[in-house]
Amino acid sequence: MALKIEHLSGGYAGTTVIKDVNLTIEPGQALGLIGLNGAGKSTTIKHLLGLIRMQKGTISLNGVQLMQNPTKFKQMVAYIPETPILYPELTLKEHIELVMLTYGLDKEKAWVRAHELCKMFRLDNKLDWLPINFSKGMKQKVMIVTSFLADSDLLVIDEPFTGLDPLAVANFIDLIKQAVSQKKMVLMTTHVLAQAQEAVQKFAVLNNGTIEVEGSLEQIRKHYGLSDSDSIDRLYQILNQEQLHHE
Ligand SMILES: Nc1ncnc2c1ncn2[C@@H]1O[C@H](COP(=O)(O)OP(=O)(O)OP(=O)(O)O)[C@@H](O)[C@H]1O
Repeated sequence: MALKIEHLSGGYAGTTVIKDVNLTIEPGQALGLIGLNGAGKSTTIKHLLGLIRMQKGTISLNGVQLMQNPTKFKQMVAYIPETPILYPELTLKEHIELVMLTYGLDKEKAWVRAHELCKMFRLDNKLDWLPINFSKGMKQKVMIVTSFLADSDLLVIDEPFTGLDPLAVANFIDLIKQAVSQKKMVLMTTHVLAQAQEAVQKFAVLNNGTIEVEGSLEQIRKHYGLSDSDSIDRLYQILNQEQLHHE
């Protein structure tokens, strides 16, 4: 039982962006994938979701290989994209019902959870609203509510904190922690390391398409020679210098 990305190479027609990426997430573990803009974080996620074709390697979740059984694999995954993807003609209530149908959830139990989640994000009186009426942050909250409702084994989250108010960020972090305590797996990409650290035990630094180092934020600090008084965001300056040196 784990997510295993092994020797993954891939990218877009004719170009290799990701090179020999290896990552494992055990049940009850959240991994933060970090790196400069363009390092390949979203590309890794696109591979994980089966949206683009890998060039080499394997991805398996709980023993199910993505390439061999994509339907079964995807049933175990929920995804929160950086930019919310909602159906313009469906209300919040209908989005919730769609998730129940897609993931084969028990409607009665799922509605109890859905109300809980909607209340947490102050959406409980907006069940009949259409996406056009929601602000950017509200749309993001709808994605969070529907993804956590799915109760999947693996939660993939791209830049979770964009556009959320501090209250919603705190609730989101609590939900991730709760999922981890329930032995779920979480993969999140983020630039907001201080906040991510509250929910994530392990980070992996993606640099130029390869994993440069993996470990706790402390171990990553050490790897890049950061002192205790350095802000963790200095990591990005170091990665940038490395990249300039590389080019
Ligand atoms: N659809 C695409 N077609 C071709 N190249 C792409 C495409 N999307 C991304 N790339 C390239 O792949 C590389 C990695 O991009 P990716 O979006 O994975 O980076 P990222 O780490 O997620 O960056 P950010 O922090 O900005 O979201 C970049 O060089 C980018 O130009």
